[in-house]
Amino acid sequence: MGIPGAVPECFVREGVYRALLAAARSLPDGIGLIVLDGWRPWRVQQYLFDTLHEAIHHHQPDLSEAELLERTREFVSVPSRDPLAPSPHLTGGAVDVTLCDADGLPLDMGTLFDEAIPASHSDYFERLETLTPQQNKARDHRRLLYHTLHQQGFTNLPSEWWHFDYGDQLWAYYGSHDHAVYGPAELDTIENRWRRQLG
Ligand SMILES: C[C@@H](N)C(=O)N[C@H](C)C(=O)O
Ligand SMILES: [Zn+2]
Repeated sequence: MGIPGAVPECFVREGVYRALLAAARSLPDGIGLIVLDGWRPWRVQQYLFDTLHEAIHHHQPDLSEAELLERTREFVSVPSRDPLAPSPHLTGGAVDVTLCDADGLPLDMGTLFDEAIPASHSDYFERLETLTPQQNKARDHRRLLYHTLHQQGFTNLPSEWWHFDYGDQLWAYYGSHDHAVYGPAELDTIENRWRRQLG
């Protein structure tokens, strides 16, 4: 999507990979799991944050800085490499996922991935009094995604139907775990390895 610094592969922690495999294998026949995003470099997190922050400011110039920050954080975490509070995707514990049919085509989830609108809230269709047949389908797809990942120990971010965490701080918070198990991670490139080894 033209994001500077983005990596073409989806990297996640091994524990996350194993849990995703178990989730995918537990889906009904003819339904698959698509991993849209996993580990993210800090530069990408910063770009996403700045881009959404600017877009919201452009759309609603009267918002105070605090309101703007709150609106941005609803859909993009604050970029942070702080080991005590890293952005979830920087840990390799956060994943963005959706469901697909037997041909690999994404199922209708009611919004597209990364739409920064209230309809992206995971429980959006649960709160509507009446649903069209299409909305009913989208709600059922969200339920299937949520329960399949929950079953394997993931937690969901309530503002995004596609975002799930395993072992990071959002997981600790929403899953009532004592603490996170994953901190910020870097790719194991030859450059990073030599830097680590040679100080
Ligand atoms: C940008 C979106 N796909 C996402 O991952 N949002 C969460 C809140 C994040 O940035 O951690
Ligand atoms: Zn995410």
